[in-house]
Amino acid sequence: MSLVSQQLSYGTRLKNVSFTVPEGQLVGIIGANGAGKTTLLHTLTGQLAPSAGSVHFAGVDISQLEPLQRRQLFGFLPQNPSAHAEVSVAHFLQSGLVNLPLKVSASEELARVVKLLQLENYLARPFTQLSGGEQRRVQLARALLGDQPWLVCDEPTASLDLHYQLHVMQLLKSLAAQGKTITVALHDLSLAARFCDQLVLLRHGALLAADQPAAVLTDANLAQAFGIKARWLCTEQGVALLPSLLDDQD
Ligand SMILES: Nc1ncnc2c1ncn2[C@@H]1O[C@H](COP(=O)(O)OP(=O)(O)OP(=O)(O)O)[C@@H](O)[C@H]1O
Repeated sequence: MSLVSQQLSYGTRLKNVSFTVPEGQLVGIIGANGAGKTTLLHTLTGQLAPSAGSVHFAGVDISQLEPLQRRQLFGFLPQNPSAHAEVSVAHFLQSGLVNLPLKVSASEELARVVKLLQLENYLARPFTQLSGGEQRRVQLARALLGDQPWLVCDEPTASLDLHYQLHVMQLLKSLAAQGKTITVALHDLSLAARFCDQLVLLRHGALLAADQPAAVLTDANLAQAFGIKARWLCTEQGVALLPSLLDDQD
């Protein structure tokens, strides 16, 4: 099984983006603001109809799937989910179970995602009264309901503190190791370098590079895509990037 994007375009916002993701990989979509990360995730998943090209998951053309079939193929965490009414976290999660064929009972599935995102103490609280980071964890838990083979997340670590940034990235990495294919838009290049198997780097809607992190985060690509230079910290825990603006003298 693999995710294959061939010559994928969406108007002028995405231009001939092609890459392949083997099953069970955590793939980071990176690029500057406006580079096309969200557009790519929406086009990959069939939420935007491409103006050219195609996307295949496990050999199936995404454009041929009915909405219900797509729902059963992937979980999706949007960048800016719409505001929710004053429902409890438990109710909000339960509403995410609609149209999902479950391998276990609904209550077991809810308990699984609650445990994964450590939400046990939030279930009775109104969703809208949670902090931004708490809401993000609940939204990710909802995207994980159904345990579909493909998970698509638009900036899952946005609003999260350092503890939960690492918790979420480790969780995504472990889910990928269990066989889930995961595509995730990220701004934090240190997290992307440390946790992702592959990176897809976009610039002005076009593909600049798609490869393992060390091959993508080169000096030339960082300068071209982000207007930055970087020094690298390499430790036993992994790598981290110390960025500075191109014209800084440090
Ligand atoms: N609904 C829209 N109509 C027209 N242009 C849009 C629309 N949404 C986004 N764009 C434009 O498409 C381009 C890509 O936007 P996109 O949201 O995919 O970028 P992104 O890489 O996800 O950015 P960010 O890091 O800021 O979230 C941008 O130039 C943006 O202004």
